[in-house]
Amino acid sequence: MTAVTVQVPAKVNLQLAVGPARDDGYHDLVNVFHAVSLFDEVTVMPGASGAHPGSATLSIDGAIDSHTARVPLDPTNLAARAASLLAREVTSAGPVHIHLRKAIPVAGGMAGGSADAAGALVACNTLWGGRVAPERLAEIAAHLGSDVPFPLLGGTAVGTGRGEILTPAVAEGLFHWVFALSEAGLSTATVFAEYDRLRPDAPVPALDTALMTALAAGDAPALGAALTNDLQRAAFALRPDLRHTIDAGRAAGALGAIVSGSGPTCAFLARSAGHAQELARALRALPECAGTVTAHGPVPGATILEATPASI
Ligand SMILES: C[C@@](CO)(OP(=O)(O)O)[C@H](O)COP(=O)(O)OP(=O)(O)OC[C@H]1O[C@@H](n2ccc(N)nc2=O)[C@H](O)[C@@H]1O
Ligand SMILES: Nc1ncnc2c1ncn2[C@@H]1O[C@H](COP(=O)(O)OP(=O)(O)O)[C@@H](O)[C@H]1O
Repeated sequence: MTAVTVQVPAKVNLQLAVGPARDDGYHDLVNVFHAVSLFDEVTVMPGASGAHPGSATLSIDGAIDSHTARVPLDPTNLAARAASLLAREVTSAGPVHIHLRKAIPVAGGMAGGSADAAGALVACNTLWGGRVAPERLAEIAAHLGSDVPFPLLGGTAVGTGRGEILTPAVAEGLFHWVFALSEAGLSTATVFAEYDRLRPDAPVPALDTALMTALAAGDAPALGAALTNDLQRAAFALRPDLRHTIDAGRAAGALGAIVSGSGPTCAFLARSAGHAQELARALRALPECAGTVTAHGPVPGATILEATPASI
């Protein structure tokens, strides 16, 4: 096998309930993840011979622009860290080259880096003989970041703990989304710190049963009404223009409007694929909107697209 390509989805958080800061600096969450049809592709292939097993060189698809310039092409890249962590458990591991094809906004609250890490775990495991079980891959994913286990699974799932303990959720049908993108990113740690400042008295997070009922029934208007994000106020405090984006999407007829995770991407639930296109047009006219993406969810998690044999 010379190259393995894995497709990995972005996420939006349908409910993000955030408890008080824990002693380890993280926050307990009730985090309803929903995978949407906006995908990065991660390709891994054997790297330079003689390099350390699990060490990675990186490249990124297309020209470097303001978006991709923020992706580190060095060992701090989450995909490279994933390869290195997995290699410790696989005797047949070697050095790799990782090529990223990014569609998920960088530092946008849609877990693109986490998706790439999940993709690299699946791709490297396949390249190295597929010996690590899915349960162990999920444990390694949780070491890499709170959001990394979810893109392995995909669909819709409830995350507890710091978001890494996943329980699949029942969701009927497809939901149609528009995402309004921002030129600048937001740091997840900064948004959580702002949340602590605004909510020193945060309650223990609890799952919203109305949201779960709407999901199970495929009821988009009820789901739209039930979307909540405890980090939204903190994101608004750091980026006041996002409040305008959310209000404009609601005024344009979105069933629900929410900052995605720690932001700054804003997510809007539409009635149909056609309605999503209409909403996207209205949002693109906003001065603070750097572009829109339409997508549907739920979609599957990390999926192998191609595994090329060594010689044909
Ligand atoms: C907020 C969420 C919602 O899904 O994602 P984004 O919107 O950023 O994509 C996640 O909780 C982000 O998960 P992830 O990006 O993997 O975060 P990690 O690497 O684990 O942690 C980065 C930093 O975020 C804060 N953090 C993260 C998760 C958590 N439960 N409590 C926290 O306080 C901590 O300050 C931590 O140092
Ligand atoms: N493969 C990757 N893709 C994107 N960003 C990455 C990656 N690896 C590391 N990073 C770093 O992680 C930060 C957060 O990235 P990302 O996962 O896109 O955002 P978010 O946590 O808001 O969902 C980026 O600013 C970047 O410096």
